[in-house]
Amino acid sequence: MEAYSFPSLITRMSQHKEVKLVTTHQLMAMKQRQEKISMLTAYDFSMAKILDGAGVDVLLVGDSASNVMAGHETTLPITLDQMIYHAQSVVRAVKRAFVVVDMPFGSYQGNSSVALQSAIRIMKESGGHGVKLEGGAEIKDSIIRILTAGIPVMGHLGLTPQSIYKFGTYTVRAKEEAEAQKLIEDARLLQEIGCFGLVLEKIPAVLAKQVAEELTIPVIGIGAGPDVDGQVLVVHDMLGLSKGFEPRFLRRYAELHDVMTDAVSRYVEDVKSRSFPTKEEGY
Ligand SMILES: Nc1nc(=O)c2c([nH]1)NC[C@@H]1CN(c3ccc(C(=O)N[C@@H](CCC(=O)O)C(=O)O)cc3)CN21
Ligand SMILES: CC(C)C(=O)C(=O)O
Repeated sequence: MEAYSFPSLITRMSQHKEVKLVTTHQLMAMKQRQEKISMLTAYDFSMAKILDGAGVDVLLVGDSASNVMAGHETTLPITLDQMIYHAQSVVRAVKRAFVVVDMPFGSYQGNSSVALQSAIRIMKESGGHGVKLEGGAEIKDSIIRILTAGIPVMGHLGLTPQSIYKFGTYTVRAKEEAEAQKLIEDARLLQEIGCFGLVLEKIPAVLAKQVAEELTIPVIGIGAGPDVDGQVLVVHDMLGLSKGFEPRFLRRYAELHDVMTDAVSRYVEDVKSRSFPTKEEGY
């Protein structure tokens, strides 16, 4: 037995079983053996515990927290401090999953020194395992600088919600040849500079397939068709908690909005009618 070791970086004891932690190396190996990667967003401790326990490979502390958690119209207003708070809560719950934290709008664009500072704050203060940034060639210097600090970086191309005011809509991206060509070149660049993975959002399935086949790093799709290395969804969407958001790429696995509305209405009724609590439910 060694006097000192770092076992928690590779495995962790969980309910008397040794659990192998998901790493960037493992994600790469999953692509090589054609095992699809499952990824969902998580923003809080209780939800992250359920997702990790159910076997989700990658948890994304998405800046969609701006919409889903804070109720903003876009992802632009969420701050670095708020992202770190969400990430801390998620990391505390995780026993196995790889935790990727979105770098929020304004924390990395146009200044690689600011980008590095922001990424270091995320890693140091949240305990997350890597960061995700939106964009290609435009943010090359920021990504390289972050990577030189030993921080794993995931790219994000296609529909990039932090640029919503540049595009004006959430329609499918890279349908035109020129935009598709730029996306392919950006994907190559992201792999070449050392990103460990790439998210492709709302682009034609044939284009996503082509990128996933060419790249050796895992490509995770959302609205990018079946021929990529894994899938990601916003957890509130797939659980049916975000009523009214119904893009074609979304599959709902539960209708928790209805389940919760029913439970809460019955509680309200019981309180009003004095049937809760009973004598037995008191002291
Ligand atoms: N709840 C939630 N789910 C998400 O997937 C998500 C967020 N929030 N916030 C940040 C980004 C924004 N994303 C989006 C937003 C809209 C569409 C979309 O398809 N919207 C319309 C169509 C818009 C159009 O064609 O003009 C739809 O069909 O609902 C897709 C992804 C993905 N992300
Ligand atoms: C939709 C996913 C990929 C995302 O970036 C987010 O949740 O912020």
